[in-house]
Amino acid sequence: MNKNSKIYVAGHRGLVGSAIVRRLEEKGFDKLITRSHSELDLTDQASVNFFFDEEKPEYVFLAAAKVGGIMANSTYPADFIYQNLMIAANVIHASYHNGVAKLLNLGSSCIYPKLAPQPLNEEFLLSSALEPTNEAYAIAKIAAIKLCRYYNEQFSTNFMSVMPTNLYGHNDNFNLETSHVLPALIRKMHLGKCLLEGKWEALRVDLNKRPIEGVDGSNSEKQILSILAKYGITVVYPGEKPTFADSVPHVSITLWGTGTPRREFLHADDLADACVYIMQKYNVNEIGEFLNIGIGDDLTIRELSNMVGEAVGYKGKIVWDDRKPDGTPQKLLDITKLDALSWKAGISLKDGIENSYKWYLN
Ligand SMILES: NC(=O)C1=CN([C@@H]2O[C@H](COP(=O)(O)OP(=O)(O)OC[C@H]3O[C@@H](n4cnc5c(N)ncnc54)[C@H](OP(=O)(O)O)[C@@H]3O)[C@@H](O)[C@H]2O)C=CC1
Ligand SMILES: C[C@H]1O[C@H](OP(=O)(O)OP(=O)(O)OC[C@H]2O[C@@H](n3cnc4c(=O)[nH]c(N)nc43)[C@H](O)[C@@H]2O)[C@@H](O)[C@@H](O)C1=O
Repeated sequence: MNKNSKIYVAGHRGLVGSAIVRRLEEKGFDKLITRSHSELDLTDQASVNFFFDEEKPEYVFLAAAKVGGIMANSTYPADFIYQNLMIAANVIHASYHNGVAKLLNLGSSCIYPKLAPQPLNEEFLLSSALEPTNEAYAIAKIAAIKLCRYYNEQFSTNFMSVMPTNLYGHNDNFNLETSHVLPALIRKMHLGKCLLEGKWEALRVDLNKRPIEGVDGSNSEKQILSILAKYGITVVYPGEKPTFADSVPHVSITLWGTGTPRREFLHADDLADACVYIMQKYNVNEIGEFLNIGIGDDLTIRELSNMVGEAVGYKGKIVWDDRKPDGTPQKLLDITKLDALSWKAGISLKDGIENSYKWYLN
């Protein structure tokens, strides 16, 4: 891949795709091809074929997908399996049909069995049952890995697959119903902090930028508080029931599950650096069927909530709703193969959370 290569980044507006575009531009690759979802629906095969025939990209980063957290995955399984199967099948087949030199397919650590040994080695794929809350999504991701593998075997294509761990960073999804845990913690704690400190102006600015269920900064305090309560962000003012001894607002935010599952978090900018590095330096015969990309350690969701609370400055209460699913108990990736490629993550979780909160506020 050189500076004159035509490079298509599918999903360029998303958390991962936008980070890959930033990294490619930083490294001087300027013949980038991008299409938004509204410009090109990748589940539509005819449109995808027409686009590839027209643009003839030489390199493809496949970072477009229907993505969401544990609640979204368990609520809309048909959307997750159908849309991700179609995106993968259309883009991978069109890449083969148009002679794309190299494709990098983004999978996810959710492809591994629920109770596989930790850390998760690439060999553990399909070794036992998947995590039910995201089985649909995982099967679509596994199918994409196998599409790349069998096109490589039958047609000698060079289609590589990478399996990142949980990601976070700029352009993340902060929708409290469909997001992953880290952006949800940032948002819930930020809104809780505004309530605790009586900063209604800041709260209204937040809601104008990211309305919740149609409620934005122009709504009344009463309307805003009733929506926030629906998402487990509640406040009790002095004099209201239940009464508290001191005369300050009491804020609590509800988080899902027990807080005991462990997760590994990699900043999207690190992932993007790894993706561009691998695309530049390696081919599928050197990385095998797929490659884990992680940071090498994990923490409990409870510990994560403490870290985000520190970064945001949230001093209110946290309530755990164990009626909500925990999902996989742990999914720490084995990054032995990645280490052998001499790539290492550079952004610590502490620094990454701080810079993600700064981005969230700007
Ligand atoms: N976020 C995470 O924690 C992790 C993500 N990954 C993987 O990384 C990849 C990217 O995820 P992420 O960046 O987080 O997701 P995002 O939702 O942030 O970005 C996905 C992008 O794909 C686009 N897209 C979705 N459906 C279509 C479609 N039918 N046609 C065209 N474009 C479409 C979206 O556009 P629009 O929003 O307009 O629909 C969006 O720009 C995925 O393959 C995911 O599995 C892997 C591990 C962890
Ligand atoms: C990347 C990976 O991500 C997904 O799997 P996940 O890691 O289980 O997803 P998650 O980030 O949504 O949850 C992680 C943990 O956090 C807990 N949790 C607490 N409170 C909130 C909360 O407020 N929101 C969310 N989303 N989770 C919460 C939640 O209960 C769970 O125990 C796959 O769907 C799939 O997308 C995939 O590949």
